[in-house]
Amino acid sequence: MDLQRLDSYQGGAGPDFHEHVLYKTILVGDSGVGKTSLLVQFDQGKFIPGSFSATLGIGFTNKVVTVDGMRVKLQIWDTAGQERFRSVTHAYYRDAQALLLLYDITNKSSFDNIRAWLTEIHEYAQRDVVIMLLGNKADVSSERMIRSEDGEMLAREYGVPFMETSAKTGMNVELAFLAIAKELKYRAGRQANEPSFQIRDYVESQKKRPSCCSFL
Ligand SMILES: Nc1nc2c(ncn2[C@@H]2O[C@H](COP(=O)(O)OP(=O)(O)OP(=O)(O)O)[C@@H](O)[C@H]2O)c(=O)[nH]1
Repeated sequence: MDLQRLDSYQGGAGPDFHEHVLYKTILVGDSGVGKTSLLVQFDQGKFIPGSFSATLGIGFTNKVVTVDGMRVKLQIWDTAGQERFRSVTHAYYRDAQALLLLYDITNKSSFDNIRAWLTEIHEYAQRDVVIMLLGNKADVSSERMIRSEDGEMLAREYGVPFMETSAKTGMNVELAFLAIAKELKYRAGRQANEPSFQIRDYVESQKKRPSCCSFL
């Protein structure tokens, strides 16, 4: 998706945009895994089917979410997955509080590349950035190449939360962003004697699992 189209779906900020804390989140992963589609589904509740048009560069959408009765603003940056834009997108990692790292469950190389993405993230992002691994396109069960368990295992190895999503059906899309917002809000407002929010436990208890995958 090009930046002009991206501009057209910026929204959700509202008139009191500056009154609340804003958290910067970045979507990363190989080209075609569904980053733009995930963001459009979260922002507008819709899926735009049809031919794939790669993101050129980077753009953002502001979205207000409610976490435990409090309004939190997420500034969500959608990056281009193509290699030629990598140096541009690296520059944005440093200011990010959260990163959603996507692969496509029907595309093995997008999963194999996750380790390289994590290496880049550790190189360019803040040390305490919140990372979540998402296996997208979970609706396409007939073309599945990556078992849900393999996503779980990789996420466990890196100590990050994991879920499968579908930008098409909306499965777990809102949860992914809400869990990030919840984690960031708790981190910012936590008192010393309060227990910390366990994002992995929260995601495990809330996420929907596709009914398709046990045969793999
Ligand atoms: N069935 C299905 N198709 C999806 C899903 N998410 C994205 N797609 C399709 O996959 C293609 C790529 O989606 P994009 O959202 O443009 O991918 P991207 O990761 O933003 O790609 P880049 O901009 O190149 O980095 C499009 O044809 C989408 O319609 C999904 O969850 N299910």
